[in-house]
Amino acid sequence: MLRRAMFRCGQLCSVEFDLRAEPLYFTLSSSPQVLHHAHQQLFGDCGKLFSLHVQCANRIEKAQTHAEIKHKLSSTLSRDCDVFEASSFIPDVANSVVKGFFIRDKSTTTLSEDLLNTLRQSERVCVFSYKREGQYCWQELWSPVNQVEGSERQYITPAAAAEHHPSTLNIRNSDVFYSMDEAYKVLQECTDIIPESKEVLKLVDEQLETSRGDGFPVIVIEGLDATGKTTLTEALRESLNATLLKSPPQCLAPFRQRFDSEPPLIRRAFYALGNYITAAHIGKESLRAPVIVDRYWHSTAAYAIATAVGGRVENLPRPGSELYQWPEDLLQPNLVLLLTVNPEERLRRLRDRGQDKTVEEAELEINQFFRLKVEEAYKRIQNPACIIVDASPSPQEVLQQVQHLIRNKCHL
Ligand SMILES: Nc1ncnc2c1ncn2[C@@H]1O[C@H](COP(=O)(O)OP(=O)(O)O)[C@@H](O)[C@H]1O
Ligand SMILES: Nc1ccn([C@H]2C[C@H](O)[C@@H](COP(=O)(O)OP(=O)(O)O)O2)c(=O)n1
Repeated sequence: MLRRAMFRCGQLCSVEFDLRAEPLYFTLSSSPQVLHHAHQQLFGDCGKLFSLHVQCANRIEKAQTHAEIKHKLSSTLSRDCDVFEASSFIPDVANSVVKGFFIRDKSTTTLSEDLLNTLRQSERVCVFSYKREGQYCWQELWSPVNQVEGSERQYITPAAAAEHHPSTLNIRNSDVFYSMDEAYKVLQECTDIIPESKEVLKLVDEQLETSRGDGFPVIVIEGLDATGKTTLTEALRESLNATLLKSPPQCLAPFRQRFDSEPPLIRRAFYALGNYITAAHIGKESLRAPVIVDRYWHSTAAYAIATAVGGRVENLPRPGSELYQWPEDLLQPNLVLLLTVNPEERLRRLRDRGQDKTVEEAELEINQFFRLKVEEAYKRIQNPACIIVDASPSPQEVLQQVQHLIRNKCHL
């Protein structure tokens, strides 16, 4: 029964309805509880209030349903409807999060109810409505005709903020992958709906075992778009007579746009496998020359964590969290340099370069919360941690600065 799966005892629900503020937390009880003033904002007299939560057993179907509903809600509901991200979860219990949405409909139409009814009938979604009497508010399973039989009132009970933001509970092997096998399994589960998955897995299978013998140094250059990675890596290739590699590797270029359009679970598994293919190339190339890599695991983990964690930088997993630990089965570089420039200079360089931006890069520009989270996540990744390089000076000066660092750290 959907309901029982929804709210187990001790489960909290969090609603992100103000990026600048903490999410709103509440739990449910069978006895009336007075609404906290902060809850008035969401549960106050503001038209029809619903929540819907994705309930699919299969994780691929769950990820695609969530993405499909998010698109439907944003493209179908009127401007009188506010849609907020919601999560029901058990505090500090990994993988306990059930993602959903809160819809506050101030319109006079039945559009939101028609849409919710269609979703409800798909059996992949659980829909609740909210009623209010004075200081009390309760939730009930919703149906357009009448209340669902046996649906007792569950009163909204204000709860204190969870110690760890709910979005950090599901990151392991859903947003960030800590072994090749875990990422490989996700794409195996997609082969019937995304045929390209087979070709990507074939390319992974073809990679020789990653041997990291006593080869030449491996140096990774990281940073946001337009910080100067391409310019610097090409200059280092020449000055060090090195091999230049990228992640994702060139062999995955034909599939990238396809996987960029998939939900995070699938998209991040794709980029994780790209790192393992690049690792095999590094293992081979480093036997004969120094290797320079343009993006690698730091990018994959930092963008995935920053995307998964809602709201402000403070919601990121704490420094030292195991979520920042390098995967044990992924080849480690000798040195990781994080290029940083101030936002204005980066935007100037982006404009001067004139290339199309990826959706995520566009997000970096409009959503400073996202950019700050990417930058902070980069810095928290350990084993190896990155060394921060001020990439504001001229290309020549940045190159000299980096060559000095490489000489000191890698004796090159
Ligand atoms: N140190 C620098 N100073 C000024 N402009 C730079 C510098 N490094 C790169 N650029 C310019 O900035 C733009 C983005 O550089 P690029 O190397 O493509 O960055 P990324 O690979 O990080 O996206 C390009 O037009 C490049 O010529
Ligand atoms: N190893 C990598 C490389 C890129 N990504 C993701 C992270 C961002 O969404 C994009 C950035 O890649 P993109 O090629 O656009 O970046 P640059 O143009 O090289 O600066 O790809 C990743 O997850 N893992």
